[in-house]
Amino acid sequence: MQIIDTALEAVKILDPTIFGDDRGFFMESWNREAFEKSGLPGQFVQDNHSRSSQGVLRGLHYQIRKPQGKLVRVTRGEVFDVAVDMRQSSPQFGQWVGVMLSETNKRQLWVPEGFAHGFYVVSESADFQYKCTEYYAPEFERSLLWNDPAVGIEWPIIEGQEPLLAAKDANALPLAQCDTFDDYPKRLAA
Ligand SMILES: Cc1cn([C@H]2C[C@H](O)[C@@H](COP(=O)(O)OP(=O)(O)O[C@H]3O[C@@H](C)C(=O)[C@@H](O)[C@H]3O)O2)c(=O)[nH]c1=O
Repeated sequence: MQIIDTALEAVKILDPTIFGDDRGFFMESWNREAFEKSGLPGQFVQDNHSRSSQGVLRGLHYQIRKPQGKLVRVTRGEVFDVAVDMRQSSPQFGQWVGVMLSETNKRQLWVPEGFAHGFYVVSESADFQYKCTEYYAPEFERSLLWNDPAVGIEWPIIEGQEPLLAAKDANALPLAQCDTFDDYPKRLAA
C-alpha cells in the first residue's frame, strides 16, 4: 500500500497493492498494523455500504459532535469523492480536495475527523463502502452546501444533468452559516 498526500494535509489517498493472477485479484482493503504504522487510526466502529445511481450527489456531511473519521472506497463504478476542512482554526479551513475513486483504481480516501465528506457518481451506478471511527449520530450531523461558491468545489457534473440530492443536502447551509468545530461549543453556550 502506498500513501499519497493530497492538497489537504490530513487527507490521504491509499493506493493498495493489487495481486492479480488467472483467478482475478487480491488486495488488503484494511490492515490495522499497516495503518497504525502510517499514523492512521486502528479503531473503526462502523462499516457502511450505499448504492447510488449516476448523477447522485451525497453530502457534504460531517458530525459536529462525535466526529467520524472515514476510510472510503468504491467497489463498483466510479465517483468523485470530496473532503472539506471544517475546522475553523485550521490554516486550510474551507479548502477542499477531490479524488476519483473507482472499482478499477481501487483507491481509498482517508477523511479525518473535522472534515465534511461527499461524493458524486459519474458511472451508471456505484457501490460505496466505508469504515467509520465513530458511530452515526444524526442529531449532530450537519450538511455543507455542495455548490457553495465560497468553497468552489469543481464537481465533474454530467452536462445537462442536475445532480440528484436528498432534501437535507439540497437545503444544506453555505460554509459561512455552518457550525464549525471551533464555534459550535460557543454557540451552545450562548
Ligand atoms: C449515515 C447513516 C444513515 N443511516 C440511515 C438514516 C437514513 O434513514 C438513511 C439514509 O441516510 P443518509 O441520507 O444520511 O445517507 P447518506 O446520504 O448516504 O449519508 C452518508 O453520506 C456520505 C457522503 C457520508 O459521508 C456518510 O458519512 C453519510 O453521511 O440511512 C443509518 O442508519 N446509519 C448511518 O450511519
